[in-house]
Amino acid sequence: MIDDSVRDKGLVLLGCGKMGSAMLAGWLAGGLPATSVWVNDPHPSDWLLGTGVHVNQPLPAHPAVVLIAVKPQQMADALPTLQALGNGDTLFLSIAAGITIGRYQDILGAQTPIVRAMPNTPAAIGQGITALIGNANVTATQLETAEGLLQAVGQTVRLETEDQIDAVTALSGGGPAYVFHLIETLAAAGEAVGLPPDMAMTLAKVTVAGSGQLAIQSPETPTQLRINVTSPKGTTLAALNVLMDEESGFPALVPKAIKAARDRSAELASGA
Ligand SMILES: NC(=O)C1=CN([C@@H]2O[C@H](COP(=O)(O)OP(=O)(O)OC[C@H]3O[C@@H](n4cnc5c(N)ncnc54)[C@H](O)[C@@H]3O)[C@@H](O)[C@H]2O)C=CC1
Ligand SMILES: O=C(O)[C@@H]1CCC=N1
Repeated sequence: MIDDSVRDKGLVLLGCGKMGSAMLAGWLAGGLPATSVWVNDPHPSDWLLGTGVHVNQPLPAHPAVVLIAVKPQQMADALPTLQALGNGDTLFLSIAAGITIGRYQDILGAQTPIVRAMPNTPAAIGQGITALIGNANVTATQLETAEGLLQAVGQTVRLETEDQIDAVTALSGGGPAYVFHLIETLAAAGEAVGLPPDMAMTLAKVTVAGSGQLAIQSPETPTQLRINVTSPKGTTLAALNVLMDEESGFPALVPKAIKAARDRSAELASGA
């Protein structure tokens, strides 16, 4: 639930592109008044204009939360503009990949309460998942405020150490892109074996969505659910023999992809 302090004192979004918009759309749909929101973005999206949120207007003196949703490469220009809010009661909630709490403290001040989080775009429909961790300046109430905002757009998990966030970024932060690519690839493959494009795309989308829901709702493990589909000597087995190949299938590809994303997240922390 979104904390009253956010409604009363305000929420500032530093950057409101794809991810900021996904989260803000969820918050507004969940009942956060548009008048409690200030967006600071040199290129605000058109959809913001009809919502009633404050766009590029003077900010409240002591907002409850600042969501940092600019790209890592934009941070050096964007963040210093909010330096005056550092070392105070305003909670900074960052969703930027690869920017460490230490780096925020360097710019905003060592006493600044900072929560570092990694959401994903299904937040736009309340189906996101976000991992989070705060620094020592974050009070229990502020952590609940951050969690309330993030739970308004999906589930949350609390991290034990900050460096776990690189792995989260690789798995669930970018995960929707991998799944969308799977949908694209399935649809194209369906076309290649004779289906009309629209039908292939509908079959691919609904299969991925339904399988995801079944994995969440069923008491059976994903492994058992896979086995349930795979008849001995059947058609699925013929496909899985390709996809589960240790050298060229998912077991070889997916860990390589996740490691590449994890390493890139760690690299961003060094400013690359
Ligand atoms: N897109 C995604 O699926 C996810 C993105 N993230 C993180 O969210 C952050 C934003 O990513 P996206 O929304 O994808 O990027 P984006 O490029 O769509 O949005 C960035 C926004 O920041 C604005 N901006 C640029 N310079 C600014 C400045 N000086 N002051 C204020 N605003 C400024 C841009 O105009 C743009 O609207 C990144 O740090 C990324 O790592 C985290 C999880 C998932
Ligand atoms: O691609 C990126 O760097 C961001 C972080 C996770 C998803 N998008």
